[in-house]
Amino acid sequence: MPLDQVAFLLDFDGTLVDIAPTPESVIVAPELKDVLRRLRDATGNALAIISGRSVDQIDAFLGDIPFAVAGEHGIAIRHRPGGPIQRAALPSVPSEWVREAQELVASFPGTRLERKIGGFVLHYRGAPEAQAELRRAAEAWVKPEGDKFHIQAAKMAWEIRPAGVDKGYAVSLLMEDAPFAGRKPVFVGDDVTDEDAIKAAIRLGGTGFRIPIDFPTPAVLRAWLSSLVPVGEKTIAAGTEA
Ligand SMILES: O=P(O)(O)OC[C@H]1O[C@H](O[C@H]2O[C@H](CO)[C@@H](O)[C@H](O)[C@H]2O)[C@H](O)[C@@H](O)[C@@H]1O
Repeated sequence: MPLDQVAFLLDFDGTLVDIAPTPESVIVAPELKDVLRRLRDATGNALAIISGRSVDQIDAFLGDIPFAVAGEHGIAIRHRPGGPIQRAALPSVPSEWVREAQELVASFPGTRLERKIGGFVLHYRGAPEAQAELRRAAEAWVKPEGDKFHIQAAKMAWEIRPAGVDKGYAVSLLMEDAPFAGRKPVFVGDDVTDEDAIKAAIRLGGTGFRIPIDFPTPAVLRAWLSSLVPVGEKTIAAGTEA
C-alpha cells in the first residue's frame, strides 16, 4: 500500500484500544502513540480519528498525534491541529431528558450516564439486565420527536443524540481538504456507528475494515499499522499531498 496515496481514518474505542469496563478506564497501549506518530509522518499528515467520543476526550488520550479529529459521531470536527472545532448546527437533547436519564441510571445500579454536548449515553455494561428498560426509555423520548433525534446502538450502551450527521459525513468532509484530498481513504472501525464511515470510504474509492471481521482484535490492527511504517522508514514531508 503506497502510503503517499492513502489517508487513514480510524475509530478509537474497540478499534485502536480494547473495550474497557468504563469509558474512563480505557488503556492506550504503550506502542499505540508511537505507531500513530509514524503513520502520520509516513502519510504526510493524512491521519484522522473519527470517534463517538468528544474531541476533547480523544485529545486527552492521544494528544496532538492525529492531524484531524471528528468527535461525537461527526457532530464536532477539528480539521487540523490547533484549528477550531466545527459543530454541526443540530439541536441538543432537551434538558428534561437528561434529568430523567439521571433518575433512570440511579434506579439501575451498574448503569451509568455519559454526558455529551448534544446528547448522552446510557451505559449498561455493568448491568446488562437493564438493556431493554433503557431502550424503552430512549424510545419514549425520541420517537415522539420524529426524525430530530437518533438512538445510536453502541457496545453495551444506547446513545441518544441529534440526528442528521454520522461518521460517513465526517469521512466525506475530511476527504475534501488537504492533507486528505486526493488520497484513498482507509477507515477501520468496530461498531454499528462505523458502518456509515466504511460506506463513505468505499464510495470515495477507498476501503473499510471492521474488527473483528478483518482484524480479530485491536492488538492485531495495531500490529498491522506498525508493519506499514517500520521504525526508521523514510517519511514524507508533513503536508505533502499525493
Ligand atoms: O466511536 P468510538 O471511538 O468507538 O466510540 C464509541 C463509544 O465508546 C465509548 O463507549 C464504549 O467504550 C467504553 C470503553 O471501552 C465501554 O466501557 C462502553 O461499554 C462502550 O460503549 C464511549 O464511552 C462513548 O462515548 C463512545 O460513543
